[in-house]
Amino acid sequence: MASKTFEELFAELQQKAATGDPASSRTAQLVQQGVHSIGKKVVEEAAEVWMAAEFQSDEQTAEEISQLLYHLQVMMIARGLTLDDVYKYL
Ligand SMILES: N=c1c2ncn([C@@H]3O[C@H](COP(=O)(O)OP(=O)(O)OP(=O)(O)O)[C@@H](O)[C@H]3O)c2ncn1[C@@H]1O[C@H](COP(=O)(O)O)[C@@H](O)[C@H]1O
Repeated sequence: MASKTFEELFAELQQKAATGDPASSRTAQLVQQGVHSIGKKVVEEAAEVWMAAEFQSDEQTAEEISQLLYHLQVMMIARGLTLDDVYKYL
């Protein structure tokens, strides 16, 4: 069972980016660091998804995918993009 949906996570991260403390919020910290740092995490997590899918369990692959989705959402927020900005291309 999902603990939160993609949309719920995005709303939470928008709030964290706007008012969160970088000392306690990973999201606030990443947004403060900017798109260069976030971009490196996106690439790192994408590689981990690939490796997990080839060599690890379904559970580990799902976890890596969740971390990639998290960092993609952080990148969207750092660039001021909304979910609709992305959904219009789906
Ligand atoms: N879903 C996530 C999430 N997924 C991944 N991560 C971050 O991504 C990291 C995973 O990347 P790695 O395995 O590379 O871990 P790491 O090596 O320690 O990362 P680095 O410090 O090297 O960058 C985790 O340690 C978290 O810092 C997340 N951080 C936060 N969330 C959720 O985002 C919401 C807001 O979180 P905060 O902003 O921290 O309050 C909460 O609901 C959290 O559950």
